Amino acid sequence: MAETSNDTPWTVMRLLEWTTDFFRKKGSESPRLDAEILLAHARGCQRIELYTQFDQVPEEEQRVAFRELVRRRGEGAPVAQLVGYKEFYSVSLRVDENVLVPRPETEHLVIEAIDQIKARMSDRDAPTVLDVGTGSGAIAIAIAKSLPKTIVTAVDISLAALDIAKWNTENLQLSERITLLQSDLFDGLAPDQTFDVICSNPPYISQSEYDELPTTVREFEPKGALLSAPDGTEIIAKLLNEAAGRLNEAGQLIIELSPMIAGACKQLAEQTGSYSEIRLIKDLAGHERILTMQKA
Ligand SMILES: C[S@@+](CC[C@H](N)C(=O)[O-])C[C@H]1O[C@@H](n2cnc3c(N)ncnc32)[C@H](O)[C@@H]1O
Repeated sequence: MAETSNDTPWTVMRLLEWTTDFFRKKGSESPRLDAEILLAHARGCQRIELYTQFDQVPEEEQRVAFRELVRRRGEGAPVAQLVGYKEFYSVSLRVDENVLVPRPETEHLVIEAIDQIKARMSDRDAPTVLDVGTGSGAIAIAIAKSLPKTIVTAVDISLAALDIAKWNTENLQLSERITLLQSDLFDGLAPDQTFDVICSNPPYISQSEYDELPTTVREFEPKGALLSAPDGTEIIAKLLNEAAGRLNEAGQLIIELSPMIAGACKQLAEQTGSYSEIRLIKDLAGHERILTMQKA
């Protein structure tokens, strides 16, 4: 997109082709998609609309904005942070540098939670759900939106993350059904508060895995959302030990984890002696991604 090139106009098509190539060389896993999302953002249109605009030449103001976005993406900034939102489970969530960008893998956890609530709790007036480490509010919001009878509590240790979760719950008119609370795991809850379902996508990256993460994750997403040092299992172990005391009878615990530690975490769950029906569930790529169990 250098301004020194020949007289060929910088149409939408040409901008997309140049930028896709640039992002590919920079190591993006989705160079064309990144280019389209950023150009649509700079033009203030939907991505799909670009397909009817290939021959148009964006105004100078739009090209300046696009160039800046491309520069920052080239330095590793996640696309979701650059445009300020991420689609997750059919909702658009605000994100910034204080929250993990919600991942497609986490939609599996949401699906599992919804399935379990529908299958086991259809007789309840208002099933109670706790989301531990809510970040942007992704899991809490997806469940509350899909199951209007649920009453959801969402906690996070990070106040900055809770600010984003608050914005998202208000924006989606869910603040009356989702209570947000700063808490180190369960410490901030009332001593006698228990739930039918506890969900969590906790930090589970080991120190060695963290050191190998791509720049776009390591330098731009919050370390406290990713790292559980040294082994990746530490926070999950604590969660497993404490969650049983926070579950109602036959309550369900559903945890997202890395396939690298799936076996170890299943063993930890078994060792607590507090759970039955301990199962690992694979994601679409065939990786063990979700650990689920019932309070014994
Ligand atoms: C992997 S992110 C998940 C965010 C969001 N639930 C999602 O799936 O997109 C983990 C979150 O847990 C929070 N967290 C880390 N340690 C915690 C703790 N001890 N207690 C509560 N939350 C914690 C982080 O601040 C971060 O928001």
